[in-house]
Amino acid sequence: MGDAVTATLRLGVIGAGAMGTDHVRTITTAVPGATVTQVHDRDAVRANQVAQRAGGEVAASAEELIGSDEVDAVVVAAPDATHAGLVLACIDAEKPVLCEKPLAVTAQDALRVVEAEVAYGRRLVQVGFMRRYDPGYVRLKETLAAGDLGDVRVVHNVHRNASSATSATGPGIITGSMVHELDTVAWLLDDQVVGIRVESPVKDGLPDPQLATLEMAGGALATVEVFVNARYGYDVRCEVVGTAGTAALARTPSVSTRTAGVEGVEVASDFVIYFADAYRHELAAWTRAARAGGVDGPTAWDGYLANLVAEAGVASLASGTRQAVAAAPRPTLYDGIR
Ligand SMILES: NC(=O)C1=CN([C@@H]2O[C@H](COP(=O)(O)OP(=O)(O)OC[C@H]3O[C@@H](n4cnc5c(N)ncnc54)[C@H](O)[C@@H]3O)[C@@H](O)[C@H]2O)C=CC1
Ligand SMILES: O=C1[C@@H](O)[C@H](O)[C@@H](O)[C@H](O)[C@H]1O
Repeated sequence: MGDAVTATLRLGVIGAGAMGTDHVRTITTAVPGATVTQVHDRDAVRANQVAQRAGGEVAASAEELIGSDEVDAVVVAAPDATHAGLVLACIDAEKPVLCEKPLAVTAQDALRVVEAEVAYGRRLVQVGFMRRYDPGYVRLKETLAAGDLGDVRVVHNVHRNASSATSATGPGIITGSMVHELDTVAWLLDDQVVGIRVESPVKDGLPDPQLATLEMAGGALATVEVFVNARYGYDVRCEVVGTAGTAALARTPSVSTRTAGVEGVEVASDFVIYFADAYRHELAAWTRAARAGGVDGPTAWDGYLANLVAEAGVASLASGTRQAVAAAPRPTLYDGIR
């Protein structure tokens, strides 16, 4: 694709489950300059439903979709284990790709993506760390950048889901859920995780909730509680503690009810509702950049770093010990991007 802004970006979407369906809905209803031309899912019925709703066609395979002349750029929303391979295929086809988090399941696979992009010589990959587009997190980062909190010492994070799939695993909670905070804390503080410890009070069965302590290169500490079967709803919190004050995400706008002698505020049921604005801003920014021939937002390098910390977290959960995190040298392709 050249530097000129293309009329309409023709998108191929791989994976038509919860996230793929929601992304297609967002693209077709709220993202200017993009249209979904092809959908692929291993489940042809789902692919067909989503393609029909978007006015696009079903692609028989991911390879066919990525190579199609009808597709300028690709959204990957298939399961985690497919991500690295699909992103490598997009780089091979020289097409921009927005890949849902995590970039890969292992740091080694994420590094393969980084190496392929570096060999190509230009960014094509954006990782779906959509919290960087959430108005609350953006405001929090602006508050830190303004310096009003003094030196940041601690970041507290809470990440709760109402329920997880029955197939959820201890490592999967780190690689699939905690990975958001592993990226967010590094992005907020413009710093890197150098050590991690993950524990769970549940020793028999699914280790849920989990509590992580992150050590940042700059000396700050972060806590992350992830609880994927918290039952009561979807809840994400973040408070930054500095030497001159604190700043925290405020509750999303809601309604407070008073009935039968009880005052209550509703809690979102899931991420699709809680982060709707973040997904919309993410898709819009990615589309804008791709139409202009570029890529914006979280890089493959960010994806690799998050995978690396997650991998150390998985080792910590298994061993009960603190794990050091040592990244490969950062390629110059990613210099100056935050
Ligand atoms: N950024 C965020 O907040 C969120 C990100 N995600 C990520 O999005 C991805 C999808 O998650 P969900 O939609 O929740 O899962 P899901 O299970 O609802 O949907 C996955 C879809 O992929 C299809 N699929 C499975 N293997 C495939 C293959 N080899 N090729 C093509 N399609 C295949 C399945 O048939 C299913 O329709 C995951 O990587 C997940 O980590 C999920 C939820 C929120
Ligand atoms: O990425 C997501 C899911 O894959 C994950 O399973 C959830 O725990 C997160 O809250 C959600 O944002």
